[in-house]
Amino acid sequence: MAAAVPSGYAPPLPTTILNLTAGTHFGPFTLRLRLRLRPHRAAAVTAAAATLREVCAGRVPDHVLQRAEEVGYVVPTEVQEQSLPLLLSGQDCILHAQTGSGKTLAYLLSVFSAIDFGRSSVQALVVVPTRELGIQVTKVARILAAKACTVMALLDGGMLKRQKSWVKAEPPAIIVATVPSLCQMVERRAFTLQSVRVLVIDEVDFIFGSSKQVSSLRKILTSYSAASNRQTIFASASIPQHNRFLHDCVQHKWTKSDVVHVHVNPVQPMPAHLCHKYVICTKKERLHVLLSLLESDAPKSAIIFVAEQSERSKKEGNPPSTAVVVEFLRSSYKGSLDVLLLEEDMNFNARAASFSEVKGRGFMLVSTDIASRGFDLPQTSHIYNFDLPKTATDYLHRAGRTGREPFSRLECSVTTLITEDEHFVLQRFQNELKFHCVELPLESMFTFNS
Ligand SMILES: Nc1ncnc2c1ncn2[C@@H]1O[C@H](COP(=O)(O)OP(=O)(O)OP(=O)(O)O)[C@@H](O)[C@H]1O
Repeated sequence: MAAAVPSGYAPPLPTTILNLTAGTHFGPFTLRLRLRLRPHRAAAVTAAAATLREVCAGRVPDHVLQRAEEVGYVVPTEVQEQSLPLLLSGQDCILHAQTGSGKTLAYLLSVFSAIDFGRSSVQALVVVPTRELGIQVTKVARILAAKACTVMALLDGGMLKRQKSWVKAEPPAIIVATVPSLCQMVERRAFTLQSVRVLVIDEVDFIFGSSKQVSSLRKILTSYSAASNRQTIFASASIPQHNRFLHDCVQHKWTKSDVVHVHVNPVQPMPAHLCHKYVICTKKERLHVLLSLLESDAPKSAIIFVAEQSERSKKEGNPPSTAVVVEFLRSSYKGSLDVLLLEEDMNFNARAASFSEVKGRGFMLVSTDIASRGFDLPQTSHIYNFDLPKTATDYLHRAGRTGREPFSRLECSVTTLITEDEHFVLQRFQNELKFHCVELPLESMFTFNS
């Protein structure tokens, strides 16, 4: 999973602003620290960049750092460089940084710095919105842990009975869980969260925004454990109204009052090395335009995002658009990539099979937004929005599935298919996320195809 860092690595160009906002012990919001670095100052900081080992010295066990180096985590990314000194001192933190910026390693190193490897109890909990993200985080945590502690994934309702007895017999030090699985386990008294020293909520805006998960998340944050007894870390590439969120964290006691907001690249939420394009076509033309794009782009690996089927369309007995796209590509696409499907309605095993198939070889994954959060498949060179995302945040997370190798500046592309009427929506996303999208003329598609 880790992208190896080339030996002649030159540090990436710096962002211009380091934005730390903190409450104080005198009162949550009596003083705010807002630190702005001018470009030349930021460059100086990055040029003198320490290694990951130096940043973590004395806080993260040596065997964990050694594993990190072995898999290629040698130089910290910007979010790691900025957040690790705070995280490793036990500070509650909101990690707010671009997609693919390395937030996972930042919070996992904090987890490893806090746990007692000799103790048999659940000491750290990472809460994720989807099983796929859970599988990924578990994998990185297990790589770093080697055999020094147990990492358990609670992601599948069907497995919980068996896992309940495992947790009781031999409590894992780290649990990675989806919200429903975690709550089921706690409610069945498999374990309590009293001994948890670090609680991480990944993709926090997504979980808070999900009507199915929000009340359970609130219980995890306040009823099952107390902020005063643990370090709380929230992570996401998008935290809408982050000042309001910061206020809520203190007000609702989700965190301690001195929680810090580490906001990397606030001016440019979208990774700079993505190339954005769009094609205006009718709904009927879309499948052929997609095929034409795939033929001309020849992606290394691609994700094609398709809208979830509406309840109305289900009732009318229509096939979901995902199935239509998969079927079309399987019969018309002549390239070498495997066409795979991933969507919510698939059962756990089918989803896990699709997910493991995309690892390690060229793929063309047709998926709903389920694959837009946290999915880390660094070989993904192209993203296609077969349907326009609903919001700018959805666009950001879909686009962020490509360009994920932190120190690579290879241009990766995001192409959106829109109708004439949807043009203004895409323009709104560009204004909000501050990126530029280039139009590909429809005629060029059909010239290529013929
Ligand atoms: N210090 C590092 N050196 C090299 N590669 C790294 C480093 N840190 C993280 N990576 C790699 O960068 C990629 C992106 O990291 P990660 O999945 O943590 O991003 P993220 O910030 O959580 O993104 P998202 O918001 O999309 O979930 C991964 O493939 C990871 O292995």
